[in-house]
This record gives sequence, structure tokens and C-alpha cells, in this order.
Amino acid sequence: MASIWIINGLTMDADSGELAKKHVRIENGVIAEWLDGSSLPNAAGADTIDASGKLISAGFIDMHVHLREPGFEYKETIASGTESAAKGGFTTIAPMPNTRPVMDTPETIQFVLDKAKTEGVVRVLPYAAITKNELGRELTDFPALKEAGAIGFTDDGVGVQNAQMMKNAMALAKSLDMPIIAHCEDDSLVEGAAVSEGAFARKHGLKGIPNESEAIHVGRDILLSEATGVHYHVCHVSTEQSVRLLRLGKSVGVNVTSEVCPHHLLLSDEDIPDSMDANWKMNPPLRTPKDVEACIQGLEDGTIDIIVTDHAPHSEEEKARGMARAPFGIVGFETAFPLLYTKFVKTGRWTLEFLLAKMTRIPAEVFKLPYGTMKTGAPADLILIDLENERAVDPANFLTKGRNTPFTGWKLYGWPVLTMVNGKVVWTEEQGIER
Ligand SMILES: NC(=O)N[C@@H](CC(=O)O)C(=O)O
Ligand SMILES: [Zn+2]
Repeated sequence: MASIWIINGLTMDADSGELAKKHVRIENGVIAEWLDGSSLPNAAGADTIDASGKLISAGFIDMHVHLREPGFEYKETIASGTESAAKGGFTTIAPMPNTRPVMDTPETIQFVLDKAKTEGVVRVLPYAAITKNELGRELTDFPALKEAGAIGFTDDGVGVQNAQMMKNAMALAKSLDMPIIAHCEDDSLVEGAAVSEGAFARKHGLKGIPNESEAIHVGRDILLSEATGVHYHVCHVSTEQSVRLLRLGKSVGVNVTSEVCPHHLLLSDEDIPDSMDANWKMNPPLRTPKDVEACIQGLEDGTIDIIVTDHAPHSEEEKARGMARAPFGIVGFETAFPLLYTKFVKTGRWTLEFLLAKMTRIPAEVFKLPYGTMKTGAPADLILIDLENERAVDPANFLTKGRNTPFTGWKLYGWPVLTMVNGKVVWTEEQGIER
């Protein structure tokens, strides 16, 4: 592999918070050298990428995504999902096991890893199910799944309803030094509701999903994590009560981490249009403005560790079934960074450094991954971002098969323009996907 220079890019200095011009050399897929931007390097014989005016960041890491393959290829494939991730600036993604068949055997994990290698364009680190077929009845073969390459265990899409089952899973995961990742939802409190308890449900006379349905599992599992010592990670936090319990758990030293999605930081149930458009239906649902603010503050004070998209593509036909009958979920890769950059960084509430850390360095730390860093010697997972130009979200341009987003038409800044994984350019705004 020839060496590559990315010249004249802007990097964020973590200490000063200033953007500084830098050049970076990539050798054999690894970050080899950073040079001060004052004079151009001698790049004879190397490929050169001019990053003038663009931000250089470590590629984003998304620890909660749905690639739908095997089984739901009409919604997404490993090819289309990783292309969408690349366009969104994500270089490492962790797909959930709620596929068909469920990723609950070494063979399914191997299938996903093989497909990702041959057809994917970004790094794919799969989770395996906690219970067979995600039915909550019988644990999967944790040692064999770890051996096959699963990076953690989760029944995402559903909560593990039985506390003893969860405790057994945690004890076993702990013995293998593996994390448990939990979709927190007590089914007995939900009963088929499509939206959160709150203003929208009241206005339309709908049964609502209560906040406790999430927080009860968070509280239960923090106690079980304390009892077993396992690294316990809470999926898509959406309620003020969950944030409170996480804060308490962390304050007494429980090994608990958590994640939040852009939509739970930007939208409340009061934003759902009266048309009942199912592109506003996801699980957990959009909660009250008070919950949104609690999630933002939880992220800001470190109670919530990282940002994930919960990219959950569905077909247009499925989403056209209406609020009551459409499946839960919205796409996320191609809007995540521009949304958060525009709404939190450009408005002055967050620093750019804070947002980047929540999408790169901290997810790598939480899941002990050697990515999310621009240090020399690290894999060259690098992205370039245009912070200057405003563009409206247009699902017609998405690389995901999903068109299910509530953010259509939002005018945003911070669009990625180039994505490199292991030193290979896999996507550019100009050329599209490069395999
Ligand atoms: N988040 C969603 O609304 N849907 C996810 C499942 C999940 O992450 O819980 C899906 O698989 O569609
Ligand atoms: Zn989930």
C-alpha cells in the first residue's frame, strides 16, 4: 500500500479547543506521522488528499445499529448499512442480533463477519443474543459466541423480562470478561402502546408507554450488575428516571455505562405531527421535554457515556402502516453528526471536542476498542467533515435502504465528505463508495 498524505486538514486541539492546520501521513493502514501545518510535507511518491478547510477527526464509532442481515434484506443489508455508515462518518459499527435467524449461534456471528469482510465497507463488530431467539427462555452459548467474535451480549429489540435470567447472563458474561448490553423495557407496563405517555398520547386519546417501563429495568439491572460485577451497558436511555438511576449507580461505583441517541436529545413527544407519521415512532419512544433535558444533562455530566444512532431501517411500506401498526425505529447514520453539530455545537451549548469525544474516544474506551483515536500507531480510521456548508436532510440521497427519518428538511451543518477505514478511502462526497 502506497503511503498517503492528508494535507491541510484542521484538527481539534483537546487542550486549547482550537482548530489547528495539520498534515498526516498514513502508512500500511496506520497513522504514521503528524506534521504541523506551517509548511507542506515532501509527499513525493505518495497519494495526497487535500483537506483544506475540512475538519479531520477519528472515524465515529456507533455501538448500537441494526443491519438487518440475515433475514430482513429488504430493510437493509450489510452492504447498504455499512455504506450508509461510511457516508455518516462511522468507521466502526456494532450491529444488534435481532436478525432472522437471530444472531444467537457462532454460525450466524461468522456469517455476519464474513459478509462484512466481503461486502461491507466499514468495520463491523457484532453483538450476540443473550437468550436463544431473544425469547428470554434459555441462555445462548456465551463462550462459543465470544470465540466466534461477538463483542458483547444483548437481546436488543426486547428486554430480558426475567431477573434471574438476567443475573445468570451477567454472571456468565463476567466470567468471560464480556459486557451485557441491555434494551431496558418491562413488557408488563407497555402492552402494545406506540408512543410515550405524555401530551401527544393525551391529545390523541392513545395509550402511552410509561417512563417506568424503561427505568425499572435500569434499576433492576444496576443492582444485578453490582451483585455480579459485570460491565453493564444500558441501550438508548430516554427517561429522566433512568438518568437518575444511572447517576446513583455510578456514584456508588457500579460498573455501568450507557448511551443516548440523537433523536432523544433533539425531539420530544410534543414534536410528533398530528398526522401520526410513523417516522416519529421508535423504541424507546420520544418522551417529554423534561426527559429530553435530563438526557442532555446526563450526557453532559458523564452519567450517559456515549452517543449511538440506533440506526433502525424499515421499508416505506412498513412505515406507511400508520402509528399503531408500523414497526418501531428510525434510520440514523447519515444525520447523526450534522444534527448534533448544528443543534448543540453551533448553538454554543457544547464544544466540538465534547461531541467528538462522545462519538469516538469514549465509545472506544467503554468497549475497550483500539479505535476512535488519531494517535500515531493507531489504525487510520479518519474522516473529513465540512463544517461550513449548510444542507437540508433529503432521504432521497441516503445510502441506507431506509427512508424512515423524522428529520427530513432540517437544514444542517457538519456533513462528512470523506471516510477512511484502516487507511483505505471507502467513501467520498464526490465519488461515492469506493470498494
Ligand atoms: N429502536 C427501535 O425502534 N427499533 C429497533 C429495536 C431496538 O433497538 O430496540 C429495531 O430493530 O427496529
Ligand atoms: Zn433497543
